[in-house]
This record gives sequence, structure tokens and C-alpha cells, in this order.
Amino acid sequence: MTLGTATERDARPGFGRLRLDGVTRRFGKATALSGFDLLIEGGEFIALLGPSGCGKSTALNCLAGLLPLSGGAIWLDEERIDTLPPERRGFGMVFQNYALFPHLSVRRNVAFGLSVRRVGKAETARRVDEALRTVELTEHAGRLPGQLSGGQQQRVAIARAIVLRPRLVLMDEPLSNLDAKLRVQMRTEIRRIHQDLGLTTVYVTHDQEEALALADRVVVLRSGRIEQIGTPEDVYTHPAGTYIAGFMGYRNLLELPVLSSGDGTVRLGGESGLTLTGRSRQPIGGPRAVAAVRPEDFQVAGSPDTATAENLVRVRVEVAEFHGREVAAEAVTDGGRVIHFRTPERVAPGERVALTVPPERVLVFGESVREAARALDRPAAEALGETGARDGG
Ligand SMILES: Nc1ncnc2c1ncn2[C@@H]1O[C@H](COP(=O)(O)OP(=O)(O)OP(=O)(O)O)[C@@H](O)[C@H]1O
Repeated sequence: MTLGTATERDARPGFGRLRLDGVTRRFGKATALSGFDLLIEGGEFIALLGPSGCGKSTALNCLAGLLPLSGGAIWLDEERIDTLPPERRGFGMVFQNYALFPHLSVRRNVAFGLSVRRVGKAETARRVDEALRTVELTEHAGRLPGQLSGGQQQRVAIARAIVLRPRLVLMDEPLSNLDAKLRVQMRTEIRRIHQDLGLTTVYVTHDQEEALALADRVVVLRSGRIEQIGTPEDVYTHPAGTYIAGFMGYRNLLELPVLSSGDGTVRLGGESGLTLTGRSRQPIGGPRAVAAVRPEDFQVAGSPDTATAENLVRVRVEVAEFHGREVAAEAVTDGGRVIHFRTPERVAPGERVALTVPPERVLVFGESVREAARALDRPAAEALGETGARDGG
């Protein structure tokens, strides 16, 4: 990627801070976004993350000016901008369906916004060349969009946005039409373009891995409200509740009676032959709590008859999927709880194994898994379905 030329450096943030202040959007009686507060520093990469229908696109469209607010305000430094039409906000947008002009060459697609703004010929040529270099499409400048791959078309869409030197780039699931391999490649490119140009970016995705890989800060949304804001490290290591834990790969959400708790250490158990010690950041008040464990944090400790260790979980393997270095297994405890674990050991269906997990890798939340499952599309709902079905609730 050839970057850092003088003109592209000129594109660095045209503002210090962008502030969303209680932004609310209703559709009839339904509230799609409620009291959304967020402070974005110039140059930051923010990901809005959450399942379908949580309000991500609504937030982005409110920022872009495509949707009027039902309440709240948006400030760019000292200027209130939520009353401005989209074209006066100076933001660039990249959508999931690239929305390129099929009859115009790559070069003319990228130049289009500049011609609308009556930028001179020489200046247009220079900026288009630069933008095409940035997204590595110089060689394809003469082609039509239909002659490009999906990833290349998405790069044209990005070039078209950055050529206008926007103050902020808004991206709505830009990679979701690409196949898995291309998605990962484009993700790296988007991050690199962001780093090199220093463009402030707000990026909508339902893919937790994408959000963590790209963003400086992740905003997790749930039913139109912000559930957690933090660095990728923060939300990954310290999810604020089972909802986010489920999203962050804690596929095992085990609701159990509380045996004891104090000083951040909680012992759960007495059901389904499971006893687990874990850590909690909040005091646990209720009689039951949820232990959240990632599949990769379980280790195979040996045979169930001889193994001794803290947090020993005896299971029978039901399904083993080959994932190259690892096997991803679904197993069940004697009491019927489903446990997902990953291991480099070659375990096979029918085999009985003892698993163990260090207490610091067991996060305990004082809430019900049902509550988390209601708002979540897959992981918690799955866990609930499975424990519910086999455990009788
Ligand atoms: N034009 C509209 N009229 C009525 N309801 C709407 C409209 N647009 C969005 N909604 C509702 O607002 C809520 C939030 O929608 P939004 O599109 O922001 O969600 P999202 O998180 O972006 O979902 P997805 O990932 O599926 O695009 C949803 O319940 C949706 O049905």
C-alpha cells in the first residue's frame, strides 16, 4: 500500500471530537435507538457491534444524516450537525452493496463525487490516482465494475469514499458480501488504510471477530441501547455480562446454584455433577449465577477415573470436529449439561474425558442465562436450548 503522500496526509481528521448526545430514533411506537451517548476522538476507529435488529444501522444512518433524530443531538467539536443535510456533514459512506455505477470505469466511479463538487480536472486526476494507489487498483482503473472481483469492487467503493477526504468514514457491514478468505484480507486492508490515512471511522458489524480486529474501541449494542464500550481487549477479557460474553466466544454459559462467594471468587455447583470456581467483578447476590467459559480454555486433564484437579468436569464426547491443529468437541456431563471444548488432543465420539479450567478463566455473572439468551441470536440461545432441553431447565 503506497501511502503517506502530502495530499493524503491533508485528509487527517477535520475535527477534534464527535459527540453523540442522547441520540434517540423511534419508528412509530418502536424505539430503534435509545439515549445513545458516545464520544469519538478524531482519528479513532469505532466498531458498532451487535446482533441483527439491535440498532447499529440506525445509529450509523443518524450520524450520516440519512435518518432524522427523534431526540438528542450530534456535535462535531462546537458545531451541532444533526440538523445539517447529509452532504453538508462531509462524511464518506461505504455500504455492503458497493453501489458502484456499472457503466462507468473504476476511474470514473472514483472521480464521480469530485465532478459533482466541481473539482478541477488536474486536481481530480491527481486525487483519483492517489486513491487508486491507496487501494491498489491502479492497474484496473480502466475496467468496469462487472470485470472486478467482489473484493476489488469493495476497494473501489472505499476509494470513492476516501477520494473526497471525508472528515469521517461510515461503513455499514462493508465485507458481508465477500467470501470468508477475502473478508479477512479486506479487513486487514481497511485497518491499514485507516492507520495510514488517520481517517476517523465508524464501522457497523455483527461479526465480533471483525469488530475486535479492526477497532480501537468497540461499542456493543443491545435492543437499541449501549451495553458496553471498551477496547477490544476490554470487551474480550471483561465482558460486562452474559450477553456480551456470549458474543465474545464464551460459548459455555452454565447457570448453577451459588455455593459461596466473596472477594471476587465464586463457587458454583451442586447440580449436574458440576462444581466450578470462578471470578466475578460484581458482588453476586442471588441464589444462582452463570459461569461463562470459552471452549479453548478447557484442557483435557486425562481419564475421568484418575484425574484430579481444580474445576474438574467429567464429560462424554458426543461430536468431534477436526479443525486442523485442534478438535472442537461437543460433550455432555453425567448430569446432562452440554460442554463445548477445543483441544489439540485427538478425542473421539463416545470417549470419556476429564476437563479442567483455571478459575481465572471462569467468569461468573449474577444474572440468568435466560435473560441473556432472549436478546442474543446464537451462542447463549444455543446454550440455553441445550441445557434447557437436556437438564429439564
Ligand atoms: N424504516 C424503519 N421502519 C420501522 N422500523 C425500522 C426501520 N428501520 C429499522 N427499524 C427497526 O429498528 C430496529 C433497529 O434496526 P437496525 O436496522 O438499526 O438494526 P441493525 O442492528 O442494523 O440490524 P441488521 O444487522 O439486521 O441490519 C429493528 O427492530 C428494525 O426492525
